[in-house]
Amino acid sequence: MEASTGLAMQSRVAIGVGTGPSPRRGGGGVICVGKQAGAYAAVSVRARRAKPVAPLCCSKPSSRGQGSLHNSVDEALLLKRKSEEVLFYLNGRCIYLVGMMGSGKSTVAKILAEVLGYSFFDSDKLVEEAVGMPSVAQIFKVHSEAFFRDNESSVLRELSSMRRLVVATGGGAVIRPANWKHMKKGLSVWLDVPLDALARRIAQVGTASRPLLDQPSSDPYTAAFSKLSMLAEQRGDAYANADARVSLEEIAAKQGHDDVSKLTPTDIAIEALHKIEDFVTSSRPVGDLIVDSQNRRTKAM
Ligand SMILES: Nc1ncnc2c1ncn2[C@@H]1O[C@H](COP(=O)(O)OP(=O)(O)O)[C@@H](O)[C@H]1O
Ligand SMILES: O=C(O)C1=C[C@@H](OP(=O)(O)O)[C@@H](O)[C@H](O)C1
Repeated sequence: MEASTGLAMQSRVAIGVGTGPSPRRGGGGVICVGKQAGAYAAVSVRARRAKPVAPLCCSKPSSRGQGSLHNSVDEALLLKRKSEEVLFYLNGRCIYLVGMMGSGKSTVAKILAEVLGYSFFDSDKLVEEAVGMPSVAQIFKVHSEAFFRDNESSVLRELSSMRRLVVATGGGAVIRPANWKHMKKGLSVWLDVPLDALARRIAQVGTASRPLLDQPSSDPYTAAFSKLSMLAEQRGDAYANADARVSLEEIAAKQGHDDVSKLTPTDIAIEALHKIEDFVTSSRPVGDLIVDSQNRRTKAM
């Protein structure tokens, strides 16, 4: 057994969902990630109900610069309406957001959790709490990437037994087939963002929290871009295993421009809900769908 695996087995994550109210209501509790008895570092992680996000408060000025309040209200209404429709089909299934570093998984996951009444989890944060270290960067440095990956897999396995969660996964979670086994218990959504936009975002916030990108360079954009390109190549089609793909280029094209930086997180969340709906409605037997739509009509009356 690799040393890192052994260490990973000694770590334990306790995720807040059992002792309190259900995750839907933002409760807390404990589940164990490490399967071995022994020197576990028990960590209690509260299920986070996502805080209300700006777009739903209609207070975020539109990046498109036209009728900003109106745009936000429209977006908020669209988001709400679509989430109600999707919620019906989800039936409590978890949503996993996958995508490269900086693709907006955490940002969009919080919006989806809020609007669906789900709990939000960030798998990187759960690993940090399980290991008892303040950052992924430190885990890589003190232990190793393999150690981090083992803990990431444990976290995903435990999350997969739960319901009504939106999980922002780490960008590399897609490389292990076992992680897909866990994520396939819910629905996975790939945020497909052009590398250039990713590098711009990451250069803006810095690379310190992302150890795979953190290399000394006078030009953070170029460093981030070249490393992201390499990772994208290595990961090949791994992201395409997701049940739904949200392409920022496609959303921008639908809006009549080619600048993905004009898209708000709410635009992306709305598209994610559409793609989830496409998936859940097309992957179910037609008979079920007919019964569903009859039920919905009855409920609406
Ligand atoms: N649609 C967007 N447009 C511009 N910047 C964004 C968008 N979504 C997220 N960001 C920014 O990009 C950075 C990475 O986002 P984050 O949600 O942390 O990505 P991930 O969880 O995939 O690593 C953050 O600084 C965030 O504010
Ligand atoms: O792509 C990757 O391999 C990684 C992505 C990071 O998560 P984010 O995608 O949230 O930055 C984090 O899990 C770790 O630094 C490794």
